Amino acid sequence: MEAQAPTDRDIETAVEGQDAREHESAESERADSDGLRGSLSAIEAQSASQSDIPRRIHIIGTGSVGKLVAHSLRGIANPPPITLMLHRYELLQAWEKSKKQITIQDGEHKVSRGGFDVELLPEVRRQHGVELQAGKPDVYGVAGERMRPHEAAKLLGPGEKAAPQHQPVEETQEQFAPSGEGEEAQAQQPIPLRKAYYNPGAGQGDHAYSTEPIHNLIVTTKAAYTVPALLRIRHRISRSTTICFLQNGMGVIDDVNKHLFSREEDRPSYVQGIITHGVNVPPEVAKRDPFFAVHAGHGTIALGVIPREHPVREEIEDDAGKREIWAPSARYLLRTLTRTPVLCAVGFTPTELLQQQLEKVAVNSVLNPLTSLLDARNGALLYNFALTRTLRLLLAETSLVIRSLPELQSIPNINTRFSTQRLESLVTSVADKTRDNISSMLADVRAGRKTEIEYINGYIVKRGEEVGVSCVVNYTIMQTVVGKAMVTQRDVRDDVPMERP
Ligand SMILES: CC(C)(CO)[C@@H](O)C(=O)[O-]
Repeated sequence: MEAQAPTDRDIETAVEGQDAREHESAESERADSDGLRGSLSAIEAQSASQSDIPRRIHIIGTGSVGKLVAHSLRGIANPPPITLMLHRYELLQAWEKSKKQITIQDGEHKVSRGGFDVELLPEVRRQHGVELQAGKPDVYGVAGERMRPHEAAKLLGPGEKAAPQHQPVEETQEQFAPSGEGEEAQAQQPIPLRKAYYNPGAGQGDHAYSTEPIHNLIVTTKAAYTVPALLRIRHRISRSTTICFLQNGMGVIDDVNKHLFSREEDRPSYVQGIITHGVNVPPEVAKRDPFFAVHAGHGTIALGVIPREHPVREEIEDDAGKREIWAPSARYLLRTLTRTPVLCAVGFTPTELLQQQLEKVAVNSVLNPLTSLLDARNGALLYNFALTRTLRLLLAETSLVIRSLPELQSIPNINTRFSTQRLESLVTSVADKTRDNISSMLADVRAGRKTEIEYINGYIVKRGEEVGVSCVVNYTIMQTVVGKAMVTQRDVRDDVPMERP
């Protein structure tokens, strides 16, 4: 299934020919499909080649999954143009200094691929739920001794629904006016700027900021960082954009809707993915080459388009009745991911995908927190009766919540598929297959990063509240992991880095 390793010459040729091919292939596909599309049935139209949409795919999150997806997409025939969205200036610097390639190691083989574009995300400052406008002081600076930070936040910003901080720079930008001048004087003296974004980090890598609209976006950040990451590019996302989420946990789309797209009719389309590939970055290599990852376990990606109430294009009606057509960008993303052999991506109906997500959340709700709290590999949960008792208590609660969910009530076999016994056998089988792995949550805890616990056990607790099941075991486990993460965060912060002799 692995793509052939290209030579250096292949890579150079790929980069040179990228723009020309992008244009040519779009033109020829357009000619082919325009003629055909009219004669297709509804179901054929969903999967037919689509050419009237931009092919560029943006990837936000350059962790191990982001690198694997970007690398795999550049390995297919007629690859789409890919933009890596870097969240830190240091990462941009590292990219500029590097060979501008992503390297994936699979067994003994290392394959490097180039031809990527990069962008630096504009910085968005968010304090106490308020997005701070560029040039505005900080909540803590204003609060001082006489005011509490959340009171200062009210003075400084319009609150949760703040306008995007990084307005596209047109002709003028107040922040660049010499200090000491009043607003009027500034308005009379426009200061021309090139098409970039002003950001408080001023000047650093600003050539890498972009204002271009984003049509196809793949999000591979950790669940907990999704809203802050998307806030930085909110102004480039529209109704015709499709966002594909490839993350652990559930409930992220609810958060994105709440914080970024509260009006249904303004929302982009969403594709939800469940990824089972094992990818990691050995800590000793992470600093030396941030664009390297090891594809340790070959898995799959299950994908499903989330139905929307306001379809991007008109619904169609045929012999089989009325049905929604996916947004062109959703169809394009799905087609592109599923034609990438290394990813083994397959499309599912929303109902099937939901059930697969719930199974994964149930498995993760045991493996992730227990391995984090025990600081042990996944296999440690096997053949240990004390831990089996704990996991049974957790799963009994989770099973009850899932079986009570209103969206599953019309689906047959739910009680068997999500029984405590079946969930336990899933957990045991995953723990066995991945017995030598360090779970993603344990890796986060050890590194002093925020964990995804609120989107795993936290999701079960939240859904439990909705259906009247009080999830005390999940809640306790969640709070203990949050506490454990805080303890290690403090240790990491206070750590004095020392070179080993
Ligand atoms: C299944 C799993 C726990 C295996 O390590 C994985 O989903 C993870 O690490 O989060």
